[in-house]
Amino acid sequence: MNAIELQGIHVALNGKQVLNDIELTIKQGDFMTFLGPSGCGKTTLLRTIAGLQKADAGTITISGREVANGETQFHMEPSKRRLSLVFQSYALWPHMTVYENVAFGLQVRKLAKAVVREKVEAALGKMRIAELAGRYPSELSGGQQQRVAIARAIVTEPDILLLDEPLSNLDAKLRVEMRAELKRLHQELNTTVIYVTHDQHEAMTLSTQVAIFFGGQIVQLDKPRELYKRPKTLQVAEFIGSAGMQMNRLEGVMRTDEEGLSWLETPVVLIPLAAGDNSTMQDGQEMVLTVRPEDIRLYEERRPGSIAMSVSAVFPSGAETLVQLDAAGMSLMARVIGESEYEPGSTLYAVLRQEQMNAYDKKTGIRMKLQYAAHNNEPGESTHENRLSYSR
Ligand SMILES: Nc1ncnc2c1ncn2[C@@H]1O[C@H](COP(=O)(O)OP(=O)(O)OP(=O)(O)O)[C@@H](O)[C@H]1O
Repeated sequence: MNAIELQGIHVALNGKQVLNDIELTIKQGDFMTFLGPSGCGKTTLLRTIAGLQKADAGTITISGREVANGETQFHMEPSKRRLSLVFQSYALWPHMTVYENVAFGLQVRKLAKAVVREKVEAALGKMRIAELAGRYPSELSGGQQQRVAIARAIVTEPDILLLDEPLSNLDAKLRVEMRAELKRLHQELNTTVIYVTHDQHEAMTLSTQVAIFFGGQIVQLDKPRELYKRPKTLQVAEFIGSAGMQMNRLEGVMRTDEEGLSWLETPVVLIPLAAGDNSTMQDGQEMVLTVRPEDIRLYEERRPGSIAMSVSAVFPSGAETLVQLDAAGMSLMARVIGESEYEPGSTLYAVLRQEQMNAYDKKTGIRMKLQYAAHNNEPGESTHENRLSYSR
């Protein structure tokens, strides 16, 4: 059974359309992340699922039960939806100890004292904070408070755990630590999680599925790896490519020669396309090619299909080195494993792995399906295939 189904969800706030026709299915056990820039509607959708916000149109089904229906104005109250919500601010009761904070949700359900104790101890154990039971929130660090907030959310054994930017108030070290904790917790509990963030790294490392939001709509729903490798639009590619996950962008034009062969032409490289394919593209069509730094191979000697580039800067960072290269006024960033001896000013030969590149129509930003004439530019491959791709 699906954990959550959203159909045709529309929400307007103060006359402004904030969510627009959201369709989404979340499977039981998924770690679903809502990712997108600030103000794109992630929190509003989370609040709508939780029942804190009414949908103007559409239906929400949780574990097979309809909990909201815009048409019939049905709106099940949040406490009956069998879900728990953890906010960015931990919202702990300051006058209660950790134990009392976590126990509160069970006590209002009038569970027997012994049962409450057993459940609270189990939740504190899962969050590895059993020894903090007697402390007050003011005596805890930010990370510890967040653990208490999550313990309070899981103690009621909800079907679904909703987390709204839960790590954003923590410092970088704690964030990494809590990220690992959340991953462990998800695997241990096998609860369905919906997680809101605008941090790409968090989304990539935690999720089984990611929904990318822009302007109140979901523009791509995918596994993290697919999202990283095949962004559907230039906007998604650029969003995923920001924040340290660099992505190279090459502007180009589609060309067809007298023999009917097609090419993508950029200032630094010509990429041959298989004849008969790419029929939707036209001669002169403006394209944007994207390639990740790790999909650029560097050699000290010319190779078939390589581009001669000069090293403009080298950024060592321990496990890897980023090498910035220039040719014909275009700059590319390549990533090499480990340390490198490359010197600024020297010439290197870059091979772009074509099968890992994406091409977008510059006007619409939509990804184009390309079939490359030379599919493999790996070193050591047949020069016959590679000879088609060359630097200018
Ligand atoms: N009560 C409200 N009245 C009017 N507009 C609102 C209200 N709450 C939110 N909005 C607007 O709705 C849009 C979506 O807000 P929402 O908080 O869902 O975005 P978000 O993607 O979660 O952003 P963030 O990452 O900054 O939290 C924003 O443009 C916001 O200004």
